[in-house]
Amino acid sequence: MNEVLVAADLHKSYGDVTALSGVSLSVAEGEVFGLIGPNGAGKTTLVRALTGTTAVDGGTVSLLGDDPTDVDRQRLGLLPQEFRPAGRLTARELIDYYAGLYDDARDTDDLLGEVGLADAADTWYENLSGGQQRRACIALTLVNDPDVLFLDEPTTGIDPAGRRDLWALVERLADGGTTVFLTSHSMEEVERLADRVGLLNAGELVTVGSPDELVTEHGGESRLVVRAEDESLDSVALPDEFATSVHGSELTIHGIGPREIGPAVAALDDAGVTYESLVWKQPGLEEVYLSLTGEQFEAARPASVALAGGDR
Ligand SMILES: Nc1ncnc2c1ncn2[C@@H]1O[C@H](COP(=O)(O)OP(=O)(O)OP(=O)(O)O)[C@@H](O)[C@H]1O
Repeated sequence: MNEVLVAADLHKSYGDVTALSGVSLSVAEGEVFGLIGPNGAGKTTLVRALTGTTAVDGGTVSLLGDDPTDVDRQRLGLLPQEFRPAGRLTARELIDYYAGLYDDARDTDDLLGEVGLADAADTWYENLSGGQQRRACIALTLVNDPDVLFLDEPTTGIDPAGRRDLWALVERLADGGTTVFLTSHSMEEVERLADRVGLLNAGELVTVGSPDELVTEHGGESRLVVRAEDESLDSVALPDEFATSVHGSELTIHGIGPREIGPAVAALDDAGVTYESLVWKQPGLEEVYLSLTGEQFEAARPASVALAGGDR
């Protein structure tokens, strides 16, 4: 495998704050690498270290075979988390301006179309909505058709439909051979886009693997959650093959794969359980994140499959 990016034992502190503590990773040509982790974990610092926009205290980075500060800028795209281009240029003027900085630049109208800004091309940047501004910034990072693209929280502020458009754009770029290093707080985004995911916590890369590998290793079990209408579930007896637990009006059947949903529902029927909802929950990256960071999300992950209500 051709490694485009290799980082070894990176250390970086800001005064007393340790932002990176011995981070090593590699990214192969054409790979999409997703970096997740809590606020303050060190993700932006890592992106800056990998792109040569901050000096590290220790460790080495090789980007396209060079020290990142020596890499031909024509080959790199970087979307920083905070990026404020000139407010009184239109989206088109901004792209034209950035295009002028490179020997070889992409067509402005093509870029405007790709990021969904064709209709707002002649609006001043400062008058674009937050999501449109982010789209314009993404267009600016693509202007030189980079071989390696760093995207630090690219879809923050972009509406759901726009996010999906941008995911499709990243997928097209990756299919075309662009290597992508992406940070995100959206587990859905990373699960969809990344070939491999790294979880950074308190400056340390806690785990790296494909989304499937991480979910298998750290995601826990799939389960069927049954919400009863009003009855007490404590006395419900299901066959021994089903491991259950009860909390109030909620009964959880543990370790249920998709093929076992039918038999489990039949067993509930046989036991005479009247339920208002059945939800099958499959572990995903969110569960991996929660189990490895010890954090809690405010709202539970939407159900993988919401099954029929149980008014019978
Ligand atoms: N320029 C700086 N000066 C001082 N401290 C900094 C600086 N940049 C980052 N830090 C600190 O380093 C730590 C890591 O910050 P960083 O921005 O890399 O985290 P992050 O994972 O990108 O966070 P977020 O998800 O909130 O964007 C934090 O404690 C932050 O306060």
